[in-house]
Amino acid sequence: MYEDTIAAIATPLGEGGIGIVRVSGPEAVEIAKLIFRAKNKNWTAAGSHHLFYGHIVDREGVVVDEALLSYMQAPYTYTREDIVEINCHGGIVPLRRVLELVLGCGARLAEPGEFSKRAFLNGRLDLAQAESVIDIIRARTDAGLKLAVSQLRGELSRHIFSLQHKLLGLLAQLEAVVDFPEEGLEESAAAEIMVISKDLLSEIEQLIKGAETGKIYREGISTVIIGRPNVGKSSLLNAMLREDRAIVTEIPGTTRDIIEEILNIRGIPLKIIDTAGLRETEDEVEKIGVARTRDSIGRADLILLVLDAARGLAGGDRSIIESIGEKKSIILLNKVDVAEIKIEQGEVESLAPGSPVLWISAEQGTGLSELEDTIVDMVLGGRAPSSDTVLVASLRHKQALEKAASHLAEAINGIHGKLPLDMVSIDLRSAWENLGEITGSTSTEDLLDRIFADFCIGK
Ligand SMILES: Nc1nc2c(c(=O)[nH]1)N(C=O)[C@@H](CNc1ccc(C(=O)N[C@@H](CCC(=O)O)C(=O)O)cc1)CN2
Ligand SMILES: Nc1nc2c(ncn2[C@@H]2O[C@H](COP(=O)(O)OP(=O)(O)OP(=O)(O)O)[C@@H](O)[C@H]2O)c(=O)[nH]1
Ligand SMILES: [Mg+2]
Repeated sequence: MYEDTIAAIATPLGEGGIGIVRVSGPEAVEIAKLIFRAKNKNWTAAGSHHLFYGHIVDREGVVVDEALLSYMQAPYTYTREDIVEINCHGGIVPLRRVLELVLGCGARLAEPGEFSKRAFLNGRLDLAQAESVIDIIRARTDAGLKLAVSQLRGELSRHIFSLQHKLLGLLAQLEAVVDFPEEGLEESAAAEIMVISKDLLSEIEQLIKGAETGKIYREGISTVIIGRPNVGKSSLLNAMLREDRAIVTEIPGTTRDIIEEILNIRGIPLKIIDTAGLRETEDEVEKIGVARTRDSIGRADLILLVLDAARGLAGGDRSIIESIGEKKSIILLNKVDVAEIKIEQGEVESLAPGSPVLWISAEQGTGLSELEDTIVDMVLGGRAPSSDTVLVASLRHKQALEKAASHLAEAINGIHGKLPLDMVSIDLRSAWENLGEITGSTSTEDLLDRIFADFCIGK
């Protein structure tokens, strides 16, 4: 347990109905007694997890705000320490005043993520669970939220613990063989260890494979709409958003700067960017816009390349098609509603082999649902996760799994090459440690600092 008591405003700074100042540590109750005047003077006697009405007062006894105070007694709290939460009115001034009073009574301002860090260090959450808290806060779709909540509830951790448990079993088996070397035993033990190691490796590889999908639900995918001026890029953005976000006119060069929005496509957060039409231009402003378009193409996970079916393929279109290179892209033949179609699907397909080509009308909304299907197919590769698979969503977890997989592969090679079994066990032990980095059973202080520093204040 820690000596010091930490405090922070746990709600966003702005105008809100209620705002919360959170206090955790051995002095939390003493501090609250100094600044909270309750009707029931003996409020701590009511016991843990109760809510009290009263006023926050300053040193002179002047009322600062009317408040509700929740009292949660260690060890059955979020941090496993005494916690007091002051629910005052949700404005910047009352919240800051209350926080100042709390700090004036001896609490220290909490660092970002410090409440959750204490929850981890005091053993209420493992590291993967603690990390999921920030993913819950930052979730952009229901599917992303569901994934993070399942991680908070220990779904991933249980899977990792079971892998670690199996590894420990292997290590024990190896040790027995090394300690009591009898004729023939080594051979049969090696064969058995081989089988189990291969199983474990394939389980870990399964998790690594799923990490692609997990990342998509957690972070979303970055999509950029490109094409020549006037082909209907901004119209497409508006149609996908179902709102008039970007300016649409018949004048080529309408969009000058990039416009960014977030869209929810079947649970996948799609960060979508409308860009300035690509063309050679002397206009200084437009030139910068075109440069920004090229920049965002470089950063995109997926490209929606729009062509104007009413005008037919131009030289400009061909060079844009060339410029997408190996990037995942979908080609959209827009304005399918016009009387005379001047574009040929076959020709486009031969210019961009491998990219799906779809007919749409951004103006009338035709083909949009097919477009959404195609996007989901392309990013998930047809592997939409079933609800009971454990998904790894963070890069840190994926990297730890990759390290574990490579040590396990080393161990398997070692057995194959008839290396001494105590050498093999070194690799197995490393794999066990790598897995432990995920749940935090084998993590370093430095790693913890990095993880929690990324959290918000008050969490
Ligand atoms: N006001 C408020 N709302 C909040 C939180 C909070 O800390 N304060 N949370 C926090 O981020 C989340 C809820 N998570 C919580 C997790 C554990 C405990 C807790 O007191 N756990 C005890 C006892 C539970 C029980 O009564 O069984 C424990 O685990 O021992 C409270 C909140 C979201 N909403
Ligand atoms: N008939 C028809 N017209 C469309 C369609 N989509 C867009 N347009 C028209 O095409 C013109 C250009 O549309 P925008 O969405 O501004 O095109 P843009 O590609 O964003 O153009 P820039 O921003 O200049 O690069 C407008 O007059 C739109 O009304 C469509 O599906 N059918
Ligand atoms: Mg535009």
